[in-house]
Amino acid sequence: MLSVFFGVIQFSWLYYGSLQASKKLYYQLLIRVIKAPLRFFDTTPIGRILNKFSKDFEVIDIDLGLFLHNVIANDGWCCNSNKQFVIATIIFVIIYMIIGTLYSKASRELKRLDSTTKSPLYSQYTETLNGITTIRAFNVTEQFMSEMLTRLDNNIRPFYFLWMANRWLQIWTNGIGAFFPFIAGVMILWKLQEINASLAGLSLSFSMTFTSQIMWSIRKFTQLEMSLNSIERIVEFLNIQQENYHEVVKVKERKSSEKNWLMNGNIKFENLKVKYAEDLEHVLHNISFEINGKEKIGIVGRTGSGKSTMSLSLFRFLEASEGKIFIDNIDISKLNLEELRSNLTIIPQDPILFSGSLPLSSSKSLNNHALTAEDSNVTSELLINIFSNLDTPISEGGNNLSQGQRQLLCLARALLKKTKIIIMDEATAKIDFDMDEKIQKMIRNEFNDCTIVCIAHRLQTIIDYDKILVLDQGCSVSKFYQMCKQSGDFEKLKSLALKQS
Ligand SMILES: Nc1ncnc2c1ncn2[C@@H]1O[C@H](COP(=O)(O)OP(=O)(O)OP(=O)(O)O)[C@@H](O)[C@H]1O
Repeated sequence: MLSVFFGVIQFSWLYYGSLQASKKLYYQLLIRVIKAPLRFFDTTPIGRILNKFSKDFEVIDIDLGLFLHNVIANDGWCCNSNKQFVIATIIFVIIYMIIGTLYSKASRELKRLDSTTKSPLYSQYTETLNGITTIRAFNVTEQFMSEMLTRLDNNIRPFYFLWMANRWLQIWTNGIGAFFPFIAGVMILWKLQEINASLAGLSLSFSMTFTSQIMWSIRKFTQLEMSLNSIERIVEFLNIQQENYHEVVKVKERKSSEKNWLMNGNIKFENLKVKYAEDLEHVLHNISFEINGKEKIGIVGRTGSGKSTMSLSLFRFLEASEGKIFIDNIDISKLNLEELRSNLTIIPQDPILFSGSLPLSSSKSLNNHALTAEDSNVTSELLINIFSNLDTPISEGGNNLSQGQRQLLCLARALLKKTKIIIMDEATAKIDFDMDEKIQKMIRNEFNDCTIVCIAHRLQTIIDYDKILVLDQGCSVSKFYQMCKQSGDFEKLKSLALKQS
């Protein structure tokens, strides 16, 4: 009864402790990854991140506590039952330690290989799922399947060799271990006069179980070492670079005029230079311009000219390598990131929605207002047919809505959030011309007291805006007139611009 009692306490304590530790580690890792800079996600395959959060934590949650217990329990056994065979035991332990070291070295490396080859497998799997329609459309199913099988093979190979290493250990420990009962037998016969029958029996039976026990000791110790590999892999991730979240200038320390920042929505870029990584070239070169509050500015330029990079810099997803951005005269690099981002709204090029019901706001009455408000006819006209009720299920990534519908939903979200600055990154690119026109009308009515920065491909979208910035290879250029001329719709654009003004 005492054994059961202490056994239960021992396991409860061990598992409680290991789960607490695992929870703490998981939380730390999650925060580190969430706060990692954009570059980290560009350079780290998604499979590697998934692997840490899934397989490595499975090992930590399930195996680590058990293996630790096994090692403690097993090694205890070895220590207290070998009084009669001290010398023989020491010799055998030394031999086993040599074998164990070889085994442990090999299996640790194999386990590491097993973990690292899992990441490409996860990446391939996620990519295949995301691009399943493209894969089928291009009829490259076979190619992807064979790549998947290759990666699967690469992953299973170390696993197979790990089991081979286990067998190797067993052959050696059993082979050498057979000598131990043999020596015990010889010694019993040799000291037949001094040893009584019960002690001889005990010694023989001990010597026979000794081999298997020592083999399990080595295996369990190595298993523990291997599972600590997962901790090592996670700790490695805990050192990733972080976005600068710290508030350099605390709100209460600011000048009183600065406390209520974002009352006007002025934006100023001052000689801004931005690059995606230290070792890459600048993507924006010396950009300087100013937007007054409530102004609507359009940003146009060829593909790859740096338009989206500019919006990323406003949110400080990319930090300026030189120059500054000011919002209402506050240098945004001195703001707390959370404060900065919560005061800006973006309608991104490729909106991602999370699964659940309509993700507009936690307040349903507010949602209803945004979608059906009488004073916002355009909005209701745009959205009511698509989203008949607020419990409309949204599938993972918003896949059950078209890209255009997702952008509309983001617009509705922006309407509710009503921040002073709204950035639209080709927000209406996936929406038809008529709808685009209606949306532009809505933007003018609903966001008339906001500063709007609109990145657009269609000149028509921004033709009536207060200011236009043309980007070319990361520099601002004076080419708008030329672009309008080249578009082939010059007269139409001109009349639209004149109509609005
Ligand atoms: N994550 C990234 N890592 C490194 N370079 C990048 C990254 N994203 C964009 N770039 C580079 O930055 C430059 C500007 O890209 P950006 O996405 O800002 O262009 P864009 O004008 O928004 O293009 P588009 O109209 O196609 O959206 C390009 O030369 C591109 O190669």
